[in-house]
Amino acid sequence: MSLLPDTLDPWPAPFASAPVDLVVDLPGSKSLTNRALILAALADGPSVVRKALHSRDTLLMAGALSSLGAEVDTDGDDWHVTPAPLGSSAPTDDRRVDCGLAGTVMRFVPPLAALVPGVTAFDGDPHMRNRPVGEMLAALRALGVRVDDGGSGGLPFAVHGTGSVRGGRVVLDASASSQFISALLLVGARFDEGVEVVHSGAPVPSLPHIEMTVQLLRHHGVAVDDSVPDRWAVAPGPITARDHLVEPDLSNAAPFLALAAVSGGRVVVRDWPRSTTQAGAATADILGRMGCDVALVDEGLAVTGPQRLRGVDEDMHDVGELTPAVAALCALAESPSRLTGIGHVRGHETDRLAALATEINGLGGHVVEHPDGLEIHPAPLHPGVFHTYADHRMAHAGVILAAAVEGVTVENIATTSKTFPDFAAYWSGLWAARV
Ligand SMILES: O=C(O)C1=C[C@@H](OP(=O)(O)O)[C@@H](O)[C@H](O)C1
Ligand SMILES: C=C(OP(=O)(O)O)C(=O)O
Repeated sequence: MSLLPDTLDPWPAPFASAPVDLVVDLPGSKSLTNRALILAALADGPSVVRKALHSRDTLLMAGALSSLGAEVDTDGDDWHVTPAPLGSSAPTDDRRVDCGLAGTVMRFVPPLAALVPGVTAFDGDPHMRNRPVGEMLAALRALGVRVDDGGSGGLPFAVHGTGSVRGGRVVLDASASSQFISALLLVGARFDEGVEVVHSGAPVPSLPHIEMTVQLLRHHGVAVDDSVPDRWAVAPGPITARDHLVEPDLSNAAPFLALAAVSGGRVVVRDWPRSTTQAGAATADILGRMGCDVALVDEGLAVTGPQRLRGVDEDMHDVGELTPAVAALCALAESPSRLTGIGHVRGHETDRLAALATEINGLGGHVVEHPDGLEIHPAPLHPGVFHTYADHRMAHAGVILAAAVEGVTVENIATTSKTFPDFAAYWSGLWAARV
């Protein structure tokens, strides 16, 4: 087995010929790091984001905030941030923000750019132009911000910052992404009237991520009223500078815990938080329902795989980002599964429902795609190439299948760098040599 990182494409991801027994340390959460950075850039003094995730999405966020005048020192694990000079800086019109494929950059940064005088142009990877943002741009306009998108409702667009934003009440449809709401809440305290965001439409996905936003705002002394469903109000005022200690990324824990599930082995993820707003925590419950033994132990979360995995019937609306890893596990289960409530993941890094159905079926699987989910039936899988569509979590699905089915290779494993530094080297170095 090659321990080469991602230099081979497709990558010969390791096959687990025997049960694994591992303890893993995982890098920090993307969602927590990027929220902490935004709040640090808006705060009333310098602060430190400890154990920050060092990955493409977080470096793009640091780059965006730097171009808006904040200072973000990304050397080492603890990132020191000096806030952006909101409202007071001399206008410049040549600022560019590269969103890459990071939803958090495309959605969280524009409201902040509105508070910095001058024009900020946003663009990203080719696929980023397909990801939804139009409702959020319309909401910004309703709050008093000028945004030019050439009528496209997406990237590329330009935000014309004047140094202040009126704010107030806005109604929007956030059924495509919870990030529309998080974006307005994260910055809303710095709007003249604060912000009151009302959702109107099909249910908002990924609610734990909005809870994460609210919790972090309160940590910074911001008053948030979330007492009424589908309505969030942020009072105007300062954002107090506070340091953060970033939790491990529990969504990125999914492939590691899945390794225990598919090999019948044991994996412990260190420093699993006892309480968290991360959606990835749900992996533990789902694995339990699939027949794994799951326990919080002194070191972290321990998962022991069963002889055979059971299929599950899961509403994944709150935890859509876990869909690829869970779908891969379902394709290896002995009974059928249904994953529902995830039409919105068609707007993620790729159309994840279409991509999963195509790739799992390409390996001999039996996946039926529905508008808002997947039906996955047991079927023997065979060797082949699993394509990732530049989606880090498709790569996670690929390595899970490769661990269970000898001869599966994963195309563009390097795409994992979106949220995990050197994933391939870590994944193979950790266990391939031992089984
Ligand atoms: O706010 C965040 O950090 C995220 C919110 C969710 O987005 P959607 O609501 O678009 O699913 C999630 O899937 C994404 O990985 C991260
Ligand atoms: C949907 C995801 O990312 P983003 O923050 O780019 O929306 C994800 O990481 O699964």
